[in-house]
Amino acid sequence: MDTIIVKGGQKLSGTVKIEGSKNAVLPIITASLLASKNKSNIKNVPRFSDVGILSELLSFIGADVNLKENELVVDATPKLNCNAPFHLVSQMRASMLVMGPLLARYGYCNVAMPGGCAIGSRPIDFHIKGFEKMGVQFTTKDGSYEGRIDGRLKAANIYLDFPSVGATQNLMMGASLAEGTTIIDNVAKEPEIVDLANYINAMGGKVRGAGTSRLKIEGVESLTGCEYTVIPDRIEAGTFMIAGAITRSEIRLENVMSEHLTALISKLEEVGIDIIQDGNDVIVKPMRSYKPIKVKTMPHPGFPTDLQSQMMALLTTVEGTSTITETIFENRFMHVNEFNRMSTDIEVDDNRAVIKGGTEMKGARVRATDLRAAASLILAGLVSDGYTEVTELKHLDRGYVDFHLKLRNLGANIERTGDVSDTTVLS
Ligand SMILES: CC(=O)N[C@H]1[C@@H](OP(=O)(O)OP(=O)(O)OC[C@H]2O[C@@H](n3ccc(=O)[nH]c3=O)[C@H](O)[C@@H]2O)O[C@H](CO)[C@@H](O)[C@@H]1O
Ligand SMILES: C=C(OP(=O)(O)O)C(=O)O
Repeated sequence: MDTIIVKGGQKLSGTVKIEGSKNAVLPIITASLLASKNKSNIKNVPRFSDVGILSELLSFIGADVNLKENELVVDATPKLNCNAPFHLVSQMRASMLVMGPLLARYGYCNVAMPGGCAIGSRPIDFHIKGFEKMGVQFTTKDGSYEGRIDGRLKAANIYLDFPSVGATQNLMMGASLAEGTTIIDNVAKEPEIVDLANYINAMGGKVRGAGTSRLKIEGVESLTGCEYTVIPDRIEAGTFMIAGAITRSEIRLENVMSEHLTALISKLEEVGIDIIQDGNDVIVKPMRSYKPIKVKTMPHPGFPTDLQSQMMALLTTVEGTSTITETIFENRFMHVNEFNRMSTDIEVDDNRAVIKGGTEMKGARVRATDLRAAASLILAGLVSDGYTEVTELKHLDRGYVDFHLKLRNLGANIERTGDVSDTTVLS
């Protein structure tokens, strides 16, 4: 079993380069299925395991997919089979985003139910209701959603009960080839929504209003594959900002769009860390003695749930009482038990965690409970006494490339066992 072992106590310095965004590239890859003419050439593609699984799904569906270094070429012009089976969909939620493109191009899809996962039940009722408004009839059979419509999807006025990122993306993709103009209200405003809209527009689509609460999508007859560069990963950037902050170290991050991270930057400043913009780079500069704060996760531009556990790692090192309220997912505090194995003092009451910080953390054997928890436990290990061993690294690999190597380049005392290219023994 792969394990990351960290010996705490090392300061960091130097520069780390941020990858392309996982949450932008996944919908963009599925949107490449919309192109009935030409290949799509997607650049700045991070080599996360999720990208590999989604590429496998697209191949299964009948597209020609070729990933070389950080460039993914998708040819979706051959006839697609419209089936997304459980063994692929169950490995990652974003894979059910093939629903919109398949319904839009073929009026049919058979997509396995993604099911719940560790952080919450994560239903897809908003996606289904939206497509039903566009004329699709669904049946559920053998654990799959089978959707059908005669002819093209029909434009509709849709309201989302919650600004769901995935529902906004799925419906936006469907509407881009629908008959007429679709309005979707209370949509998600995340930067990854804007990136998807830009990509669809680069293919010849007519999506307006991305980044606001209302999308207006004029359906076009067909879309054409094009070249597109994915935005940098704001969550990886945020994770490394917190790596600098937690170790009280000045580090530089390359390839960051700090305008995507205003909530985190504001909260880091409140704690006592300056984030300085330098072109496309940012410098993380711990300034003062740190202060405890209150954090509440919210849809963008609020504080992102995907940085909640990393922020918790930082706040365990800040003397005084901090609180974190999680409002997006109903079960996203599983990392608390793992942190507490490292002698932190965190109590959870419903969706609120109370962190009594500043006590000495001790290295321990801990289990990554989800993707961001994996990164957070490693961050905590950087400042704990002795050795921290983090297992279940399949979660980490979904959304970070060479996380331990990037930290080691910054000076961390860290290794990954089970990795043949990395046999250093910590001393
Ligand atoms: C691949 C990707 O981009 N994943 C991100 C995406 O996930 P994802 O798109 O799954 O997240 P959503 O925004 O859809 O989910 C937010 C909340 O809405 C609920 N909901 C959602 C859809 C639905 O039909 N019904 C429903 O009740 C979910 O259970 C959850 O409680 O946004 C999340 C919230 O920022 C991030 O944490 C994930 O990293
Ligand atoms: C929850 C996340 O991703 P996903 O929606 O792919 O599970 C995440 O990136 O932290």
